[in-house]
Amino acid sequence: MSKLLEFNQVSYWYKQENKQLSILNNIHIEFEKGKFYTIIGPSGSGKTTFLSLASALDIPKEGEILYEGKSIKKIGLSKFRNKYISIVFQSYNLLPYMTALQNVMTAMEITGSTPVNKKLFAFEKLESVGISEKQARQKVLTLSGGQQQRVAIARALCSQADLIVADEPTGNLDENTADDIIRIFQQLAHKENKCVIVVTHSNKIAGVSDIIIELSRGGLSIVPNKQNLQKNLLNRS
Ligand SMILES: Nc1ncnc2c1ncn2[C@@H]1O[C@H](COP(=O)(O)OP(=O)(O)OP(=O)(O)O)[C@@H](O)[C@H]1O
Repeated sequence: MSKLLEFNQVSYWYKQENKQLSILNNIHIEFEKGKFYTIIGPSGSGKTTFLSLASALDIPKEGEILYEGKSIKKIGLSKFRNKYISIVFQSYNLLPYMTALQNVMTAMEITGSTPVNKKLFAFEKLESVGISEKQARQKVLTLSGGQQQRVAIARALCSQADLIVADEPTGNLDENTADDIIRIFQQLAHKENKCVIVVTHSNKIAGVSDIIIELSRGGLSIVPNKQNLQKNLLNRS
């Protein structure tokens, strides 16, 4: 399988007073389409920083990030954000006084998504994440947290980007709603061949992902996924 996104010998640090706080230390990792990745690690280990680099909200201090083999700096950071990546924030970042449908359609304008029937396309994306036509016509303000997160995912899907990143997308949700949201991410990877990268504190979410990446002390390691290991062993026997 070909790599979609690659961190090539990337280092990142923050300046705090006169000191340098090293967050990522010369890391290398590749992400492919069709896979669901989770990023785990203790608080302060750099998960959000990693995601801001992956989504071109910030740039590495050293090394480079490549998309389909091309430096995202060369692609252009804002072009990369608008066309090649969809970001789902924990805080949803929706426009509260607009309807769910208007939120999705506004994002389509911004990302230049041009299906023949924009409204129908937006309804389809909302329906695919479990938002009914009636809910789509409601102001976002009147929807529950779980419904708002679904709208945020639908909005991310309208750009048709292959790469979807999410920072703690289930942080504010109850367990059942969180399970639904995670199922949506799994389907996006496995049925729609997207590359999905999710930062999480939840072992449960990490347990259902294809690849778990742990950040710790500036380094990165792939954690063996016990559930997947068991699945593989069962398939072999
Ligand atoms: N703009 C900034 N300036 C200086 N230091 C920062 C800045 N942003 C983050 N940091 C520090 O960098 C470290 C990594 O932060 P980051 O938010 O990436 O960690 P995280 O793993 O996502 O944490 P959490 O799980 O608590 O959300 C932390 O020690 C944080 O205090």
